[in-house]
Formats: sequence, C-alpha cells, structure tokens
Amino acid sequence: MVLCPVIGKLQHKRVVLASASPRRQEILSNAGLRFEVVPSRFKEKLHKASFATPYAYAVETAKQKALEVAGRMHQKDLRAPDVVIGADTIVAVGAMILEKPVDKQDAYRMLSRLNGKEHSVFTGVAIVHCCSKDISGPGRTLRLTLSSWAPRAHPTDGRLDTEVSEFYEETTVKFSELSEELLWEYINSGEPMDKAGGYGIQALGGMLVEYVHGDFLNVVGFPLNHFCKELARLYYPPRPEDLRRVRHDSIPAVDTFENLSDSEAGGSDPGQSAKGGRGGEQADGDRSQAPRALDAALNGADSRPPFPTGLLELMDGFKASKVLFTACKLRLFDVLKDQGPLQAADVARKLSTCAGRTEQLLGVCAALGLLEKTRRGYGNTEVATLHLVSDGEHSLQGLAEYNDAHVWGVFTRLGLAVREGADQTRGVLGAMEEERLSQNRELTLQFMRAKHSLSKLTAHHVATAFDLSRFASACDLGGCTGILARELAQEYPRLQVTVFDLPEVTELSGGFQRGGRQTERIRFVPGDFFKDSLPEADLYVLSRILQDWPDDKLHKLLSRISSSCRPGGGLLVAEAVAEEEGASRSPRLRTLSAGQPRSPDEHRRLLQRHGFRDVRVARAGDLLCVVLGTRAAP
Ligand SMILES: O=c1[nH]cc([C@@H]2O[C@H](COP(=O)(O)OP(=O)(O)OP(=O)(O)O)[C@@H](O)[C@H]2O)c(=O)[nH]1
Repeated sequence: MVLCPVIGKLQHKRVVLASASPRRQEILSNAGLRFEVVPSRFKEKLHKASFATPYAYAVETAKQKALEVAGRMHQKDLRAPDVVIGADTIVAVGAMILEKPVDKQDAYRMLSRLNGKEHSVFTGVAIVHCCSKDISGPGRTLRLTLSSWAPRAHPTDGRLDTEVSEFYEETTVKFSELSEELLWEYINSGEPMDKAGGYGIQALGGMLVEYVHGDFLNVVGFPLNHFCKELARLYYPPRPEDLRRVRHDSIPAVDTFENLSDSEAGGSDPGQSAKGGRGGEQADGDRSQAPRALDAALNGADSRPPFPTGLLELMDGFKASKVLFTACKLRLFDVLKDQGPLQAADVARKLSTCAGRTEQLLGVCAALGLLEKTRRGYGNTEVATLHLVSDGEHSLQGLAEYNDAHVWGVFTRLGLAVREGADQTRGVLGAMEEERLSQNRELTLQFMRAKHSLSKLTAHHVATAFDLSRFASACDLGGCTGILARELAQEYPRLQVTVFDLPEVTELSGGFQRGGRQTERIRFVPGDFFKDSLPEADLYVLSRILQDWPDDKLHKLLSRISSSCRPGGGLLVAEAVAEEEGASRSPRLRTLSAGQPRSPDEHRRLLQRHGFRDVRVARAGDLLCVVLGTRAAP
C-alpha cells in the first residue's frame, strides 16, 4: 500500500504535526505515522481578499502554521525537526470563506448559509522539510535544564533552510434543508465551535449532510490519500524540475522559550513569510515542489551523516520522563480531568505553581502527546485520560510516582553499580528489604501502587496465556495487591486463589480490592516465600518475581516451590521478555535489579532444572513471556 513504504522513509525522521486538531492527530496516528504534536501559534489572520482562490488562502495558512513551528523549534534549542506538517481546513460557499465560528451566533450564521446548499471544503497542507544550517553543526538537542527555562535572549547563529511541498484537496458537501430548530439544537450541542464551517461531518454534523463528493477525511480535516500520494511523489524519487528551494532567513523571531505563552507571543508576521511566489494552481490543485536537499539525502549525494534522530531521542529521553513524572506529581492530569480545558494561567493558579514554568510544562506535555491545546486551553489527550488520571481504571499514576521517587534514584547510581558491581536496586529495594517495608508504610504503598498499575496491563494476558482450568487452587507468590489473583478467579470460576506476600504488604492490600463475586475465592496470607512454608496449591504463580533476585536466591525459591508442588501440579512464571539469551530486557521494565534477563528458553531450562516437565512458553502482550511447567513425579 502506498503509505507503508512512505512511512518507512519517515520512520527515522523526526516528524512534527503543527496542529492542535485532535482529528488530524487521529487520522495520521491511525495511518501509522509516528509524529510529535507541536500546535502552531500562527494567528490565522491572513487577508482573505488578497487570495485569488479560497484554497490559496488555506494552503498559505497551512504553510505559515508549519513554518512557525519549524522556526520556533529551531530558534529555541528544541531539536529542529526533520519534517513539519501544517494543515488548514476551510469551507467555501459562494465567495465566502467560513472558518471556525467565534460564538453561537456565528455558528448560526454559517450553518444558515450552508443550509440546503452545496459547498466546498478545502484543506490546504504544507509539508516543510527542515535542514538546520547551524554553525554549531546539524541538529540541536532539547535542553530542558532549569537554566534554559530562565528567560534569556538566544539569538540563533544558524539559519533554518526549509523546503516546502504544498497542496490542497477539495470535497463537495451538500446540506439537507434543515429547520431553524434543528440548527439551534445542533449549535447548542457545542460541536460546531471548533470546526470549520461550524459542523463536524464525522459526528452529529453528519446528520446535516445529504451527500459528499470527494475525500471524506478531507472534510474532517486531513486529506490522507492526497498526502500519501504527495509523500510517494517526494520519496520515489523527487524530480529536480519539481523542486523549488526556498530559504528562510526571515523566520519570525521569538524572544525566549519562556515567552512563548499565548498571551505574550504574537503569531509570526505574514509579511515575514516565505520568499518566492505563489505558483499557478495546477488543475488538481497539486503544486508539489519536492525538496532538492531531500533528494540529495535520499540518494546519497549528501556527504553529511543521516540525522541521529534515534540517538538524540535517547539522550533527551530522561527529560521527557521527568516532565511526565513532574506533571503526575502535580496531579496535573487530575485537575484537567475535573476542570479542563484550562488556560496555562488557570492551571498555575489551581496548582499554586509558577505561571511561566507551568506554561512551559504544559507546552512540553502537549509536544509529548499527553495534552492537547485548543483555543479553550489545555486538556488531557486520550492516553492521559486512560493512564495518567490517578483514579482511572487503567491508571499508571502509581508507576510514575514510584519511578520518580525511587527508580530515578537507582539510575542516578548506575555508574557506581557498573564500577562496583553493587546492586543499586538494593540501594532502594535493599533499603526496603533492610528497613522492612513495615517501617516505611508510604514507601510500601508507593511500591504496591506501582506494581498494581503495571500488573493491570498484563494480568489478563498472564491468566489466559494457557488453559489453567485443570487446577483447583493457585498460590500467587509475591502477589502484592492481588490484581493477578482477581484475573485468575475471574477467568477460572472454580479456582481458589491465595495471595502470599510479606505481612506489611498483605495488611495494605485491602485498599486495592474492588467488589465482585470472585473475591470470595481469593485470600491473602502473610509470609516470606524464602522462609515460611508455602500455602498448599495445585498451581504456583511467580509474576515479575524472578527478575528481582540473584541466581542463588532464585534457585532457593524454585527449589522450595518444587518441594511444595505435588506431582502433576504446575508452576506458572511470567517475566519481562528478553528476546535472546542474555539480552538486556526492555529498559522500560529493567530496574537494575539483581536478576538476570532470561530468554524463554532459559526460563524453560530453569524450570526443567527444578523438576518441572512439559514446559511451555507463550507471550503475554509485548511485555511479558509466560512459562508453564508441570511437576514431574520424583
Ligand atoms: O467536518 C468537519 N470539519 C472540520 C473539522 C475540524 O475543524 C478544524 C478546522 O480548523 P483548522 O484547520 O484551523 O484547525 P484547528 O482545529 O484550528 O487546528 P490547527 O492547530 O491545525 O489550527 C479542524 O480541527 C478539523 O478537524 C471537523 O472535525 N469535522
């Protein structure tokens, strides 16, 4: 399919969508494009009458939106992106251009103009390819240290070369004859207010539409098919005669990263827009000019190495994590869930935080796809609503809190661990071991919240990786809050489940329980699986336990389980996936623990060494591998 190869070309490039439109983000995400969202601050105030056609206005607006983001990211030491995509959707009826209504009356005016008539929807798209010609060399990293958050003049020595490909798509739409009452009912739904022409064809607004001739997604806000053709034209291969090189020495300057708040940063001045004329429109509205530098880069004529996007992302990764942890710690996503969308100043007031830095934090969260920015302010994106609101069913807030409070510290001592071989985890978990979790209730709760939220992601996969219906009882060793026990009881109505964990854990597990009939078959038994007798069970379960123990402890535990397990009984082990022997596990799960990453085959051999036969291996999502062995007769 035309898109897949093209996606491959963009995969290692840093692509930015300069749009706050959730529909545009969804269309491109669903098509498999990986990108960051950096909403443009270009004020859509180009003089409409100065354009020969409505679509010329839309294309120019799209270009200015993209150039503003490209310039801002280049100017402010955010690592310059490789590609910035801008778009602008307008409705044209007669000689009138309709954009987003400013209020309900405006929405009524628009819809009345469209009522019973055919109109055109134009979406202009600009694909801006950036080549930083910085004297400090290509590319820049995202510097989010405190100093860079302080206001400071930051003249850029370098120049941002951009090469723009632009096009537009037209779709014809006809409204039915609509009653005044229906129009107002639709207006009062609130749907029209952030949509061109005052309607959303993909939602309630679809009821107004009699027919559509052309690309439906173009009406929604992004002509995906035309975009794919454009990318295919650009990358397979660009034709020199189609290329038009535009150099932007006059990218609108912005003062400092600090001053990029809405209230302070004016939009870029159209007068500073790209040099170079507006070429004549081709019949299909397609005015592609692919970038020459891109052609050279793609065909090896460029002597410079490819831009190290992945490496820079690795270098910057910790900053993004810290931004996420800080936002979670401030309960930002909870505030926006209950009271959003909010302007930055209102968020700062509610969080009692510094307005300027709150604005920056919100901006970076938007760039990370955690927030979306509209004219009404900042709101949670879907992923934030699902996983970052503290009381959500799938919340990972606990994991963020624990990583920030403890794992972060572990990784700051990585050098020591590497030099001295000491297990820095013991420096944190060890502290928990030595001082016993009971002496640090808050630490225990943070640990349990983290494990609870992570286990929720995989509990169902672990419980269903194999058919466990032949077992009447199970014991989840180190089962913590009982999230896996609950899934097992839910999946196997006959199964009695015991959660066996340290006393200071089981005494706090009550706060994590939810109602439901399956809880009648779950019990919590305090104990230490290295010291105390294990509860009797047909099936023993170890989920994310082995990874945390050095080999000597691990063999001791497996030996105790093997001795407790009757012939025909089972051992179910779920551990982070290590693809091949000795490979390091996905960093997102590694906590510098004393355990070794093990491949499925290594786990298989481990169980066989401790008397388990018929060892089978399965995957639980992309996080864990699950191994089930049956205890052989001695
Ligand atoms: O049927 C539909 N028609 C239009 C839309 C949405 O309307 C807006 C169009 O506005 P604009 O192009 O200015 O884009 P913004 O949302 O303001 O975001 P930018 O940051 O890119 O300016 C757009 O969101 C369409 O998706 C619709 O949803 N249905």
